Amino acid sequence: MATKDETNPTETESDESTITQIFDVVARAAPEIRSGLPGRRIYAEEDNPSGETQMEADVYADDLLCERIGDIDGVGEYASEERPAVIDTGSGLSVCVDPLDGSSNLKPNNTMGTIVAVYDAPIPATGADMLAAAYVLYGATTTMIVARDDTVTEYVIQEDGEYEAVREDITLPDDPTVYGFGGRVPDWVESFTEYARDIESDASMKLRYGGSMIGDVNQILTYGGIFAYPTLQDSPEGKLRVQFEGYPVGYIIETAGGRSSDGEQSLLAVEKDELHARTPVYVGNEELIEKLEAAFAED
Ligand SMILES: O=P(O)(O)OC[C@H]1O[C@](O)(COP(=O)(O)O)[C@@H](O)[C@@H]1O
Ligand SMILES: [Mg+2]
Ligand SMILES: [Mg+2]
Repeated sequence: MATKDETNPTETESDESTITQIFDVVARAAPEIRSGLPGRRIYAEEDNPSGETQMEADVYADDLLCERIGDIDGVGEYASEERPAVIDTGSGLSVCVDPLDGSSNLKPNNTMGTIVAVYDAPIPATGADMLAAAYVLYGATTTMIVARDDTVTEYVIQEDGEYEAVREDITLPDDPTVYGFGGRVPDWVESFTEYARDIESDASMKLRYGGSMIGDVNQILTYGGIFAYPTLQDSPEGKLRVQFEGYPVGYIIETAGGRSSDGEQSLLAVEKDELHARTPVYVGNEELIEKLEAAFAED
């Protein structure tokens, strides 16, 4: 079972510099993305490649990030969940982006995020090719979580795009206290429903589900627990995309000492040929993921 530690490729000197530039560009773009949201809370004409309605804000964030990240010398490919195909931007590392995660939260002014995964292989890459991952959280403040060099760091991003590290070597708390499960309860498969009932009956656990994966995952990173967008009866692969959501979030939580799973294996071991392939996503404390995989193993 491949996890981050066993398969994480090492960065070269130039990769280090390119990765730093990528996350610098994303941090500095965050205030522009955030300030561009209010006027773009409307549906665009197109659906995204996953067949989901695009918001104007999705397109705006994607165009901005594609241009800025694509302009970085050491970046050779850019792909996003909003684009059908990979964009060739020269030679170097590959970058996959969910420009705006949680778009359905735009109208109710709930949290949203931007997810960035950096690979040293052509896209669609595999979890084993991942060099670093990050997410921006547009919450009460704008923060960025970066996982690279085996450590997780949190930055606060100011309105002018300046940013500073506020928490370093972040690890999931040993005693988990929150859970967030996506999808409609009647659509869950039986083994997940039983698992969920078990978690809900644990007096130390409380529900935290906001409908935006990055907002929900940041709760897990902060308080410990489990986030799931599970396999569903009619959509066994769930809703979230491997390249743009599963791999980066799996990498970040595993770098913070947690575990990730698709129900059977680390998310980083999932292998799909199709750029917009989906996967069930379970991330959180090791003992909660192990319990989940045991529940599915009984099927
Ligand atoms: O609306 P649902 O079914 O609860 O799905 C919520 C999930 O969908 C998402 O919004 C999908 O991400 P996008 O908004 O980037 O498409 C996740 O952020 C979130 O976890
Ligand atoms: Mg998303
Ligand atoms: Mg999105």
